[in-house]
Amino acid sequence: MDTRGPLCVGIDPHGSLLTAWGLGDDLASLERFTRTTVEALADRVAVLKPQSAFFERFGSRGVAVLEKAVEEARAAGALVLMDAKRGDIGSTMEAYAQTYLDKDSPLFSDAVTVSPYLGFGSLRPALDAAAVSGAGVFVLALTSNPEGAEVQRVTAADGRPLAQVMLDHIAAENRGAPVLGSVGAVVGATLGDAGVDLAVHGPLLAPGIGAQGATPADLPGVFGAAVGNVVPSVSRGVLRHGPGVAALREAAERFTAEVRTAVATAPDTR
Ligand SMILES: O=c1ccn([C@@H]2O[C@H](COP(=O)(O)O)[C@@H](O)[C@H]2O)c(=O)[nH]1
Repeated sequence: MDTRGPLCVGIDPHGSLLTAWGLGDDLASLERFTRTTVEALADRVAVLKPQSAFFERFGSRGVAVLEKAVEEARAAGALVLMDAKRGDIGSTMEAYAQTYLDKDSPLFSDAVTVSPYLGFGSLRPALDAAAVSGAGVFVLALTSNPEGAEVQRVTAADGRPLAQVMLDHIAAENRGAPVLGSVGAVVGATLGDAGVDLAVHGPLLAPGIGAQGATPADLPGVFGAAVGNVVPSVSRGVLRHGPGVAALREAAERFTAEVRTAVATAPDTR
């Protein structure tokens, strides 16, 4: 992030985007879309975030495209954050951890998104595997979709909003880490004011910029004093500029510049 800027660009091959790029909704088009996006951005943005669902819908061949994208993006110097949002009982989390966080796996990624809403403790295998591999985990706290609030804002038995319970767990995982810890939180850029304590001492992934309506200028309002730890994430807002490599790069550069301005002029970080 220091050298490339903070932006995370999502690789979300929606059927509608494949069509907009003049491609079909088929495996060859998925491969072309993904290869173009990696070629355009992996040597310049800090993080690429493939959305696993859009690859899984093509079955094992789609997953093979995803594996290649992970390998090529990492080889070009981007961190790969696998947006898989896995969450299950601990014994099954163990298998997910092997899939995304074991260095010998073809899907090994620098980090993976996980859901703590089966209980934060159920994530332990992923947290442990990430620590062993020098990788990271991004835990859903307050998601960018409006429906998330009915679960995430619920008051827990001790009076804290459920999302705050998760954020406090994340902070505990990161305690003592130099600079920032490797357990991040997902907090939507769409929230207006997060209304929770975001001092988790880890990176804060902020999806929702672009197609979901948030802009870089919204980040200081949502994240306050924590805005310097934000990894803003855009998928369709960049991808819609394809299939041209130059246009994809320009779109990513524009978002990066807007984020830098928003962070530099944020009242709490000046
Ligand atoms: O709270 C969340 C967590 C993850 N996402 C994912 O990010 C991208 C957003 O895509 P856009 O095209 O920029 O809207 C997508 O893969 C989501 O699954 C999120 O939006 N919100």
